[in-house]
Amino acid sequence: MDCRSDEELHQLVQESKVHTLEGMVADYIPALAKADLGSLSVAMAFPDGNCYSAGDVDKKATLQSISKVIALALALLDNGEEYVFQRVGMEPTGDPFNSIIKLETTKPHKPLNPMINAGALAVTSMIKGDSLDERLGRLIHLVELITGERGIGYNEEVATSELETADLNRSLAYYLKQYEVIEDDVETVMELYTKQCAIEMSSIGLAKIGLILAMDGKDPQTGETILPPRVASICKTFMVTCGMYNASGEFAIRVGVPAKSGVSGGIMAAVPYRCGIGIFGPALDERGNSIAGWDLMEKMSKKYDLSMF
Ligand SMILES: NC(=O)CC[C@H](N)C(=O)O
Repeated sequence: MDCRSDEELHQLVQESKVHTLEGMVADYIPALAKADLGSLSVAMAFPDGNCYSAGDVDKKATLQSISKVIALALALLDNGEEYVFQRVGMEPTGDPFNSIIKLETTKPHKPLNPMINAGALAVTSMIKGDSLDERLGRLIHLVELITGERGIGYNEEVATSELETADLNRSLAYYLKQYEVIEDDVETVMELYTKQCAIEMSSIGLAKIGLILAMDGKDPQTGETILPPRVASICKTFMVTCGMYNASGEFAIRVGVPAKSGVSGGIMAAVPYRCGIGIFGPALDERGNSIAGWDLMEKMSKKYDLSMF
């Protein structure tokens, strides 16, 4: 049985909320440290147009790593599969999302997948446009098409805070430039990437992204193809194998749906042909996933029998 009311989700949020106390907000991006540790929200969007939600759903938060999925979709549309996968691999790493180690030990020196920071920086550098503003504008426009929301923007404070402190990501980008995986100017890539990560929305927006991916790129309300099915399929596959960082295997066993997390505490999940799920809960576990969000996903998976495995 699918969820049929906000009240059902409210119950689950109340149960999972206790776990926020066991987590920590991300503070390596100083502006993210201001997030409310105890906050938790969830939304479920269904193909019939129903959307149920609970918790602090009006609060917006930044996408962070969830943006990597949309950037990948746009890079695939702009350049085609062959070009993208010549420069970025398809394998999980088992390492933290910002690790540099496999860049050196893997030959050729290309990032193992587009969901780790190294791979995402390479993918962002492939987004086409004549200026940084045009490239960011194209990405935001795609986010608007997918969520069906107008007026999507990015949080300038979070973007600037990350740009000023992102020396680890900067070093990944320079490493990739050395090996010609990135052709762009590194500072341009950094600026585009940090703005991309700072795109803001509510958990309802996240659920709508999940729904479009769940429906193979088609808007179930209008019948419009927003992403080609192949692009949606590649995105969902990476979400299963690498979407929850180095906890993706455990998440597949415990929850069993394609999902992508971000250090703002977001989780965006696509349950094939059933629904999209969006969660924001900024308290993170040691691997960088929303601690209460993960618990909530486990509870929802059991209650609504969501696992695809
Ligand atoms: N895991 C994440 O959400 C990482 C995104 C963040 N902007 C970073 O690059 O560090």
